[in-house]
Amino acid sequence: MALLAGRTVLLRAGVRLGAEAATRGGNGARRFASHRVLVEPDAAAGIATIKLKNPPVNSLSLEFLTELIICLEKLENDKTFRGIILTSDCPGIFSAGLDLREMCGKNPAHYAEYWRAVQEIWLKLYLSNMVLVAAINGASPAGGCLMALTCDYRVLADNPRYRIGLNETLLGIIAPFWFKDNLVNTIGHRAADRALQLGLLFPPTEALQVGMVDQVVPEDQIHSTALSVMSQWLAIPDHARQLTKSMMRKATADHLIKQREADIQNFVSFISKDSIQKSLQVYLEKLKQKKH
Ligand SMILES: CCCCC/C=C\C/C=C\CC/C=C/CC(=O)SCCNC(=O)CCNC(=O)[C@H](O)C(C)(C)COP(=O)(O)OP(=O)(O)OC[C@H]1O[C@@H](n2cnc3c(N)ncnc32)[C@H](O)[C@@H]1OP(=O)(O)O
Repeated sequence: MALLAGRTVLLRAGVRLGAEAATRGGNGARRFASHRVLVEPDAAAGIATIKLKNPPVNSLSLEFLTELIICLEKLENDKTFRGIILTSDCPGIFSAGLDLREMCGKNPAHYAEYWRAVQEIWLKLYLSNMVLVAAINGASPAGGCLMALTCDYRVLADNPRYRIGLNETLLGIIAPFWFKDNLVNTIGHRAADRALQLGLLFPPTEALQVGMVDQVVPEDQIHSTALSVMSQWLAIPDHARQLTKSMMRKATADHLIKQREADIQNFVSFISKDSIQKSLQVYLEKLKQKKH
């Protein structure tokens, strides 16, 4: 049943997809992978595990986002799958969030195209008919946290280095209203107000306390826990769960859908400001110098 999905990918035609391959897995399910998005299907269970593989830090570049969007569309349209486990193939990092290089030193047309892709991945994940479980096996700042927040359930590996949160203000930028809406829906208004203003990145114990994640488990149990959570969610009849999900999420998604173009224009004019470009460059430079 396609209650929420079936949306169109509004991206530049001709964005190159890296060497996509489709083969049959041992259980007969189609296994497809692109350069950066690995899909491990378990057709018998109706579950696909998506592993993000854009080293070193799974930053969400335009190409990576495009591959992910296409992958999600394929899974959404394939009746074999009722659930997705979203995790990372990069050790210690779930995702470093949006790729800062896509937001620095480019032209307005590029910023607009990039932002449309960011909106699209959020809508695809947030409105998916499938059960989405995030198996967060690494650090998860900003856009990485947002991806996890779109999921129905979040399991975080217990490692103090794996901090999660919307830290945009630390970069001198602002989380857009739909990031904020998603966070408020997850942890409530007061906690979100504080977390957003301070750009808080929560270590596992605090993330659990504030409700940013649903469970914290030892790192070696993250996949088995995600599978067991998934089977619990898949025990619910699809139509009932999907209609309920739609009821809970539609207003938040519509908030963005209704003003998508204006949101792109806001982003382009904000990110193009000299002062913002300067802040992002300084932040990127600090990241690079951290090692030396
Ligand atoms: C009123 C009007 C309002 C209008 C508002 C409209 C719109 C809103 C405007 C803007 C909103 C934009 C939203 C942005 C959300 C985001 O996601 S921004 C990205 C935030 N991400 C981060 O802050 C994470 C930064 N990275 C880290 O903290 C660490 O890298 C890490 C993830 C914890 C990993 O640490 P580790 O030590 O393992 O690795 P390194 O730090 O050495 O990094 C390796 C390598 O990767 C590069 N890198 C890291 N993160 C990013 C990134 N996000 N983008 C691009 N590149 C990244 C890093 O520079 C290193 O590179 P190298 O030195 O060349 O190897």
